[in-house]
Amino acid sequence: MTRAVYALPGNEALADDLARRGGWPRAALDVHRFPDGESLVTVAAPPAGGEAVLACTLDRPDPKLVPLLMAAATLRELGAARVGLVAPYLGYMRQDARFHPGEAVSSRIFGRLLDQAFDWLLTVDPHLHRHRTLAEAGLPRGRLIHAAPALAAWVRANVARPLVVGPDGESEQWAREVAALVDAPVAIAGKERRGDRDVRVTLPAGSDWDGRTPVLLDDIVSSGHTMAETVRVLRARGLPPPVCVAVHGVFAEGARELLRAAGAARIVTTDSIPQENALIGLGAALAEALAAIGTEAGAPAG
Ligand SMILES: O=P(O)(O)OC[C@H]1O[C@@H](O)[C@H](O)[C@@H]1O
Repeated sequence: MTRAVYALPGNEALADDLARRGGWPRAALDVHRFPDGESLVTVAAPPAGGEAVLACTLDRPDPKLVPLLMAAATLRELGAARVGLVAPYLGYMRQDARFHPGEAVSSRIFGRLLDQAFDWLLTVDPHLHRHRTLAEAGLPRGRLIHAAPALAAWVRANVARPLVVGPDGESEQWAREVAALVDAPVAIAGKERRGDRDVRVTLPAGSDWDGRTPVLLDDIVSSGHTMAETVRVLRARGLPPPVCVAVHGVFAEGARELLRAAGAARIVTTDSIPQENALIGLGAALAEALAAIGTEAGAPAG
């Protein structure tokens, strides 16, 4: 099926990279903001009867969602037989339960919205905790790739004798996978979250930590408090300044400063969200997964 790649604003590098690696043409998409805050989306015609691929990572998703849905609907009206979304970071996945009476289960609502608009979605390590699959998060046609091989390659090339530390139980899946790939010991801390910016972290006892550099491994850095608190307890235990590695660098305001003040030696993430710490490229893995979607469309993988 003929395919063209479109970028929502801010996602041009991702779209260029995917198009170049896959040999697919790039196509124009413009979002004009009116003085009243509404947007007007204009797209180049999609390949007739072909597939339009939209690139739009979904951190800070609220202002991105309306132009994204407008673009998908317009491409369909103009003749695209299929419209897919590459969103390396998928926001809203952490609110995956009604933790307090009356709260929205944002993950499912957001997932269903995207599922209605797109024939498929490709993302990287979404925060699937209580939902174990993308289907449970409302995205039965969602597909995902894992960043662990790319994270492990970075750790192997940059940290001698690492000790991989997961700051909480949720991070265990990523921490154990990376530790196995780099052949390092792993420690999983315990975390109690008391508020958006208030977490307590406790370390397990460790016997094989001597002479090792802690590499904190988590899926998301948002406020930075989970990682910062873990950095603090590791330093208090007498370990060298830790290297902080995450799949998704969301970085709410002040998060980097918090990590540096706590004693982090380095902060490194993948490029699922374009920002200054995005040193680990996922382009090759995403392009490979995208090429596979072209050959077996419709089959869920998440
Ligand atoms: O502590 P901040 O950075 O705000 O939030 C990130 C943490 O919150 C969890 O859901 C993530 O898996 C990560 O451990």
